[in-house]
Amino acid sequence: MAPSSGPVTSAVTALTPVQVAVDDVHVRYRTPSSDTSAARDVPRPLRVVNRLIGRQANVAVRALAGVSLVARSGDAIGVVGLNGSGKSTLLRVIAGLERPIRGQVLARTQPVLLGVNAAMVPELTGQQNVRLGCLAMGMTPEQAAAAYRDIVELSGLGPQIHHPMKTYSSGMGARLKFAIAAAANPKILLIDEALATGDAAFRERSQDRMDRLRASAGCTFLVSHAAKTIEETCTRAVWLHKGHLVMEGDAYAVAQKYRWWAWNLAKGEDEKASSLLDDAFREGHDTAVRVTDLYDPTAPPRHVRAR
Ligand SMILES: Nc1ncnc2c1ncn2[C@@H]1O[C@H](COP(=O)(O)OP(=O)(O)OP(=O)(O)O)[C@@H](O)[C@H]1O
Repeated sequence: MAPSSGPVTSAVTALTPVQVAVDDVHVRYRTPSSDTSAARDVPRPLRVVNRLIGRQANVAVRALAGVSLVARSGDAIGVVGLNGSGKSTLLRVIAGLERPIRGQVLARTQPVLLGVNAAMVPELTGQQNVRLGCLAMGMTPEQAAAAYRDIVELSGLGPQIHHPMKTYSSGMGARLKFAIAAAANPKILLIDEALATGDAAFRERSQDRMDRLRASAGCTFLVSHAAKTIEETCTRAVWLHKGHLVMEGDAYAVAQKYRWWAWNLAKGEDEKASSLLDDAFREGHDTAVRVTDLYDPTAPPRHVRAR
Protein backbone atom coordinates (compact mmCIF):
# COMPACT_ATOMS: atom_id res chain seq x y z
CA MET A 1 0.00 0.00 0.00
CA ALA A 2 1.23 3.51 -0.73
CA PRO A 3 2.48 5.36 2.33
CA SER A 4 -0.02 7.77 3.86
CA SER A 5 2.56 10.54 4.05
CA GLY A 6 2.21 11.73 0.48
CA PRO A 7 0.46 11.55 -2.85
CA VAL A 8 0.66 8.57 -5.23
CA THR A 9 2.84 9.59 -8.15
CA SER A 10 1.87 9.22 -11.79
CA ALA A 11 3.72 9.39 -15.11
CA VAL A 12 0.55 10.13 -17.08
CA THR A 13 0.85 13.08 -19.48
CA ALA A 14 -1.48 14.75 -21.96
CA LEU A 15 -0.06 12.44 -24.65
CA THR A 16 -0.94 9.23 -22.79
CA PRO A 17 -3.80 7.44 -24.60
CA VAL A 18 -7.30 8.21 -23.38
CA GLN A 19 -9.12 5.14 -22.01
CA VAL A 20 -12.41 6.77 -21.01
CA ALA A 21 -13.94 10.12 -21.96
CA VAL A 22 -17.10 11.26 -20.19
CA ASP A 23 -18.62 14.00 -22.29
CA ASP A 24 -21.19 16.34 -20.70
CA VAL A 25 -23.18 13.49 -19.14
CA HIS A 26 -26.59 14.20 -17.61
CA VAL A 27 -28.56 11.49 -15.79
CA ARG A 28 -32.04 11.91 -14.43
CA TYR A 29 -34.08 9.27 -12.61
CA ARG A 30 -37.82 9.21 -12.21
CA THR A 31 -39.04 8.00 -8.87
CA PRO A 32 -42.38 7.96 -6.98
CA SER A 33 -42.63 10.65 -4.30
CA SER A 34 -45.13 11.20 -1.50
CA ASP A 35 -44.08 14.86 -1.39
CA THR A 36 -46.88 16.72 -3.17
CA SER A 37 -44.84 19.92 -3.50
CA ALA A 38 -42.04 17.99 -5.21
CA ALA A 39 -44.54 16.79 -7.83
CA ARG A 40 -45.01 20.29 -9.25
CA ASP A 41 -43.78 19.20 -12.69
CA VAL A 42 -46.69 16.70 -12.89
CA PRO A 43 -49.67 18.15 -14.83
CA ARG A 44 -52.52 19.20 -12.51
CA PRO A 45 -55.14 16.76 -13.90
CA LEU A 46 -52.75 13.88 -13.35
CA ARG A 47 -52.03 15.10 -9.82
CA VAL A 48 -55.77 15.06 -9.09
CA VAL A 49 -56.15 11.54 -10.50
CA ASN A 50 -53.14 10.37 -8.51
CA ARG A 51 -54.63 11.80 -5.33
CA LEU A 52 -58.00 10.16 -5.99
CA ILE A 53 -56.57 6.71 -6.57
CA GLY A 54 -53.89 7.08 -3.91
CA ARG A 55 -51.00 6.77 -6.36
CA GLN A 56 -47.77 8.65 -5.77
CA ALA A 57 -46.57 10.93 -8.55
CA ASN A 58 -43.26 10.30 -10.28
CA VAL A 59 -40.76 13.09 -9.81
CA ALA A 60 -37.42 13.67 -11.50
CA VAL A 61 -34.18 13.28 -9.56
CA ARG A 62 -31.12 14.81 -11.17
CA ALA A 63 -28.21 12.48 -10.46
CA LEU A 64 -25.60 13.94 -12.85
CA ALA A 65 -25.70 17.40 -14.33
CA GLY A 66 -23.17 17.81 -17.12
CA VAL A 67 -20.14 15.85 -15.95
CA SER A 68 -17.08 15.68 -18.21
CA LEU A 69 -13.76 14.02 -17.51
CA VAL A 70 -11.01 12.03 -19.16
CA ALA A 71 -9.13 8.97 -17.84
CA ARG A 72 -5.82 8.02 -19.44
CA SER A 73 -3.78 4.82 -19.27
CA GLY A 74 -2.19 4.64 -15.84
CA ASP A 75 -4.72 6.89 -14.13
CA ALA A 76 -6.27 5.83 -10.83
CA ILE A 77 -9.14 8.23 -10.39
CA GLY A 78 -10.80 8.63 -7.02
CA VAL A 79 -14.39 9.85 -6.86
CA VAL A 80 -15.41 11.70 -3.69
CA GLY A 81 -18.60 13.45 -2.62
CA LEU A 82 -21.35 13.34 -0.03
CA ASN A 83 -24.15 10.72 -0.05
CA GLY A 84 -26.30 11.17 -3.13
CA SER A 85 -23.78 13.34 -4.98
CA GLY A 86 -23.79 11.04 -8.03
CA LYS A 87 -20.68 8.91 -7.52
CA SER A 88 -22.28 5.49 -8.11
CA THR A 89 -24.33 6.88 -10.98
CA LEU A 90 -21.14 8.09 -12.64
CA LEU A 91 -19.59 4.60 -12.42
CA ARG A 92 -22.81 3.00 -13.68
CA VAL A 93 -22.87 5.30 -16.72
CA ILE A 94 -19.22 4.58 -17.48
CA ALA A 95 -19.95 0.84 -17.19
CA GLY A 96 -22.82 1.23 -19.66
CA LEU A 97 -25.43 0.16 -17.10
CA GLU A 98 -27.17 3.53 -17.14
CA ARG A 99 -28.00 5.61 -20.17
CA PRO A 100 -27.58 9.39 -19.89
CA ILE A 101 -30.38 11.71 -20.99
CA ARG A 102 -27.70 13.93 -22.52
CA GLY A 103 -24.03 13.43 -23.35
CA GLN A 104 -21.98 10.33 -24.01
CA VAL A 105 -19.19 8.11 -22.76
CA LEU A 106 -16.32 6.90 -24.93
CA ALA A 107 -14.35 3.88 -23.76
CA ARG A 108 -11.51 1.99 -25.39
CA THR A 109 -12.62 -1.35 -23.87
CA GLN A 110 -15.62 -2.56 -21.88
CA PRO A 111 -15.31 -1.15 -18.33
CA VAL A 112 -15.98 -3.67 -15.53
CA LEU A 113 -17.91 -2.38 -12.55
CA LEU A 114 -17.20 -3.88 -9.19
CA GLY A 115 -19.85 -2.70 -6.77
CA VAL A 116 -20.52 -3.87 -3.24
CA ASN A 117 -23.97 -4.71 -4.56
CA ALA A 118 -22.67 -6.76 -7.50
CA ALA A 119 -25.09 -9.60 -8.13
CA MET A 120 -24.14 -12.80 -6.38
CA VAL A 121 -26.30 -15.65 -5.15
CA PRO A 122 -26.27 -15.67 -1.32
CA GLU A 123 -27.39 -19.31 -1.07
CA LEU A 124 -24.48 -20.55 -3.19
CA THR A 125 -20.99 -21.06 -1.81
CA GLY A 126 -18.14 -18.69 -2.58
CA GLN A 127 -16.71 -21.35 -4.89
CA GLN A 128 -19.96 -21.57 -6.88
CA ASN A 129 -20.22 -17.77 -7.04
CA VAL A 130 -16.67 -17.55 -8.37
CA ARG A 131 -17.65 -19.82 -11.25
CA LEU A 132 -20.88 -17.91 -11.88
CA GLY A 133 -19.13 -14.55 -11.72
CA CYS A 134 -16.41 -15.64 -14.15
CA LEU A 135 -18.94 -16.99 -16.64
CA ALA A 136 -21.00 -13.79 -16.28
CA MET A 137 -17.89 -11.77 -17.20
CA GLY A 138 -17.62 -13.79 -20.41
CA MET A 139 -14.97 -16.36 -19.48
CA THR A 140 -15.23 -19.90 -20.82
CA PRO A 141 -15.67 -22.71 -18.23
CA GLU A 142 -11.98 -23.61 -18.78
CA GLN A 143 -10.85 -20.00 -18.19
CA ALA A 144 -13.04 -19.85 -15.08
CA ALA A 145 -11.45 -23.03 -13.72
CA ALA A 146 -7.96 -21.70 -14.47
CA ALA A 147 -8.69 -18.39 -12.69
CA TYR A 148 -10.15 -20.04 -9.57
CA ARG A 149 -6.98 -20.45 -7.52
CA ASP A 150 -5.87 -16.83 -8.09
CA ILE A 151 -9.29 -15.52 -7.13
CA VAL A 152 -9.37 -17.45 -3.87
CA GLU A 153 -5.85 -16.31 -3.05
CA LEU A 154 -6.61 -12.63 -3.71
CA SER A 155 -9.85 -12.82 -1.71
CA GLY A 156 -7.98 -14.31 1.27
CA LEU A 157 -11.08 -16.32 2.21
CA GLY A 158 -9.28 -19.62 2.75
CA PRO A 159 -11.58 -22.58 3.59
CA GLN A 160 -14.57 -20.23 3.90
CA ILE A 161 -14.71 -20.15 0.12
CA HIS A 162 -16.74 -23.39 0.51
CA HIS A 163 -19.34 -21.77 2.79
CA PRO A 164 -22.54 -20.14 1.50
CA MET A 165 -22.06 -16.46 0.69
CA LYS A 166 -24.91 -15.49 2.99
CA THR A 167 -22.66 -16.45 5.92
CA TYR A 168 -19.94 -13.97 4.86
CA SER A 169 -19.41 -10.61 6.54
CA SER A 170 -19.83 -7.60 4.22
CA GLY A 171 -16.04 -7.23 4.06
CA MET A 172 -15.59 -10.88 3.05
CA GLY A 173 -18.25 -10.55 0.34
CA ALA A 174 -16.62 -7.38 -1.00
CA ARG A 175 -13.22 -9.08 -1.08
CA LEU A 176 -14.58 -11.96 -3.12
CA LYS A 177 -16.30 -9.62 -5.57
CA PHE A 178 -13.11 -7.61 -6.02
CA ALA A 179 -11.10 -10.79 -6.61
CA ILE A 180 -13.60 -12.03 -9.22
CA ALA A 181 -13.68 -8.70 -11.09
CA ALA A 182 -9.87 -8.44 -11.01
CA ALA A 183 -9.59 -11.93 -12.56
CA ALA A 184 -11.07 -10.59 -15.79
CA ASN A 185 -7.99 -8.34 -16.00
CA PRO A 186 -10.13 -5.48 -17.27
CA LYS A 187 -8.28 -2.50 -18.69
CA ILE A 188 -10.90 -0.25 -17.15
CA LEU A 189 -11.88 -1.26 -13.62
CA LEU A 190 -14.58 0.64 -11.72
CA ILE A 191 -14.68 0.05 -7.98
CA ASP A 192 -17.51 1.24 -5.77
CA GLU A 193 -16.41 1.39 -2.12
CA ALA A 194 -15.12 -2.19 -2.07
CA LEU A 195 -11.71 -1.46 -0.63
CA ALA A 196 -13.02 0.35 2.41
CA THR A 197 -14.64 -2.84 3.67
CA GLY A 198 -11.56 -5.05 3.55
CA ASP A 199 -8.96 -5.46 6.27
CA ALA A 200 -5.39 -4.10 6.04
CA ALA A 201 -3.92 -7.25 4.44
CA PHE A 202 -6.61 -7.33 1.78
CA ARG A 203 -6.20 -3.61 1.06
CA GLU A 204 -2.53 -4.23 0.41
CA ARG A 205 -3.24 -7.13 -1.97
CA SER A 206 -5.97 -5.21 -3.80
CA GLN A 207 -3.77 -2.11 -4.05
CA ASP A 208 -1.06 -4.27 -5.55
CA ARG A 209 -3.56 -5.66 -8.08
CA MET A 210 -4.73 -2.15 -9.02
CA ASP A 211 -1.14 -0.98 -9.42
CA ARG A 212 -0.45 -3.90 -11.77
CA LEU A 213 -3.56 -3.07 -13.74
CA ARG A 214 -2.50 0.55 -14.11
CA ALA A 215 1.01 -0.55 -15.06
CA SER A 216 -0.45 -2.62 -17.91
CA ALA A 217 -1.86 0.58 -19.43
CA GLY A 218 -5.27 0.30 -17.79
CA CYS A 219 -7.06 2.74 -15.54
CA THR A 220 -9.19 2.49 -12.43
CA PHE A 221 -11.98 4.53 -10.90
CA LEU A 222 -12.51 4.21 -7.17
CA VAL A 223 -15.52 5.61 -5.32
CA SER A 224 -14.89 6.21 -1.66
CA HIS A 225 -16.29 8.36 1.12
CA ALA A 226 -12.90 8.25 2.74
CA ALA A 227 -10.79 11.05 1.26
CA LYS A 228 -7.79 9.43 2.93
CA THR A 229 -8.27 6.24 0.88
CA ILE A 230 -8.33 8.38 -2.27
CA GLU A 231 -5.15 10.21 -1.24
CA GLU A 232 -3.38 6.93 -0.55
CA THR A 233 -4.47 4.94 -3.58
CA CYS A 234 -5.24 7.32 -6.45
CA THR A 235 -3.31 9.57 -8.78
CA ARG A 236 -6.22 11.88 -9.59
CA ALA A 237 -9.59 12.64 -8.07
CA VAL A 238 -12.94 14.12 -8.97
CA TRP A 239 -15.25 15.74 -6.43
CA LEU A 240 -18.97 15.55 -7.15
CA HIS A 241 -21.65 17.62 -5.45
CA LYS A 242 -25.37 17.31 -6.27
CA GLY A 243 -24.52 15.83 -9.65
CA HIS A 244 -22.05 18.57 -10.56
CA LEU A 245 -18.33 18.12 -10.92
CA VAL A 246 -16.85 20.54 -8.37
CA MET A 247 -13.25 19.96 -9.33
CA GLU A 248 -10.86 17.36 -10.71
CA GLY A 249 -7.10 17.11 -10.54
CA ASP A 250 -4.27 15.74 -8.45
CA ALA A 251 -5.76 13.22 -5.96
CA TYR A 252 -3.97 14.64 -2.95
CA ALA A 253 -4.97 18.24 -3.68
CA VAL A 254 -8.64 17.43 -4.42
CA ALA A 255 -9.00 15.09 -1.43
CA GLN A 256 -7.48 17.69 0.91
CA LYS A 257 -9.88 20.36 -0.30
CA TYR A 258 -12.85 17.98 -0.07
CA ARG A 259 -11.82 16.91 3.42
CA TRP A 260 -11.53 20.49 4.67
CA TRP A 261 -14.92 21.39 3.19
CA ALA A 262 -16.61 18.27 4.63
CA TRP A 263 -15.05 18.93 8.04
CA ASN A 264 -16.44 22.46 8.12
CA LEU A 265 -19.84 21.18 7.03
CA ALA A 266 -19.86 18.53 9.74
CA LYS A 267 -18.92 21.15 12.37
CA GLY A 268 -21.86 23.31 11.35
CA GLU A 269 -19.59 25.99 9.83
CA ASP A 270 -22.05 26.44 6.97
CA GLU A 271 -20.81 29.82 5.79
CA LYS A 272 -17.20 28.70 5.69
CA ALA A 273 -18.21 25.44 3.94
CA SER A 274 -20.26 27.33 1.39
CA SER A 275 -17.39 29.69 0.60
CA LEU A 276 -14.95 26.75 0.29
CA LEU A 277 -17.36 25.03 -2.11
CA ASP A 278 -17.67 28.22 -4.20
CA ASP A 279 -13.88 28.54 -4.32
CA ALA A 280 -13.50 24.88 -5.34
CA PHE A 281 -16.16 25.25 -8.06
CA ARG A 282 -14.38 28.33 -9.41
CA GLU A 283 -10.99 26.63 -9.34
CA GLY A 284 -12.46 23.45 -10.84
CA HIS A 285 -14.17 25.43 -13.56
CA ASP A 286 -10.81 26.74 -14.78
CA THR A 287 -9.44 23.24 -15.19
CA ALA A 288 -12.64 21.49 -16.37
CA VAL A 289 -12.28 18.96 -19.19
CA ARG A 290 -14.10 19.66 -22.43
CA VAL A 291 -14.35 16.74 -24.84
CA THR A 292 -14.41 18.62 -28.11
CA ASP A 293 -12.48 16.64 -30.68
CA LEU A 294 -14.67 13.54 -30.85
CA TYR A 295 -13.48 12.75 -34.35
CA ASP A 296 -9.86 12.36 -33.33
CA PRO A 297 -8.92 8.92 -34.78
CA THR A 298 -6.96 8.08 -31.62
CA ALA A 299 -9.99 8.75 -29.38
CA PRO A 300 -11.75 5.75 -27.85
CA PRO A 301 -14.91 4.53 -29.61
CA ARG A 302 -18.34 5.51 -28.40
CA HIS A 303 -19.56 3.34 -25.56
CA VAL A 304 -22.81 4.84 -24.25
CA ARG A 305 -24.78 7.88 -25.33
CA ALA A 306 -28.11 9.57 -24.82
CA ARG A 307 -30.92 8.29 -27.00
N1 LIG B 1 -32.56 4.04 -9.28
C1 LIG B 1 -32.75 5.27 -8.81
N2 LIG B 1 -33.98 5.84 -8.85
C2 LIG B 1 -34.18 7.09 -8.40
N3 LIG B 1 -33.21 7.88 -7.91
C3 LIG B 1 -31.97 7.38 -7.85
C4 LIG B 1 -31.67 6.05 -8.30
N4 LIG B 1 -30.35 5.83 -8.13
C5 LIG B 1 -29.83 6.97 -7.59
N5 LIG B 1 -30.81 7.89 -7.43
C6 LIG B 1 -30.64 9.26 -6.91
O1 LIG B 1 -29.61 9.88 -7.67
C7 LIG B 1 -28.79 10.68 -6.82
C8 LIG B 1 -27.35 10.19 -6.94
O2 LIG B 1 -27.27 8.87 -6.38
P1 LIG B 1 -25.91 8.04 -6.33
O3 LIG B 1 -26.24 6.69 -5.82
O4 LIG B 1 -25.22 8.15 -7.63
O5 LIG B 1 -25.10 8.87 -5.24
P2 LIG B 1 -23.76 8.48 -4.47
O6 LIG B 1 -22.90 9.71 -4.48
O7 LIG B 1 -23.17 7.23 -5.02
O8 LIG B 1 -24.33 8.23 -3.01
P3 LIG B 1 -23.75 7.32 -1.80
O9 LIG B 1 -22.48 7.96 -1.37
O10 LIG B 1 -24.81 7.45 -0.76
O11 LIG B 1 -23.59 5.91 -2.31
C9 LIG B 1 -29.39 10.57 -5.42
O12 LIG B 1 -30.24 11.66 -5.23
C10 LIG B 1 -30.18 9.28 -5.46
O13 LIG B 1 -31.29 9.34 -4.60
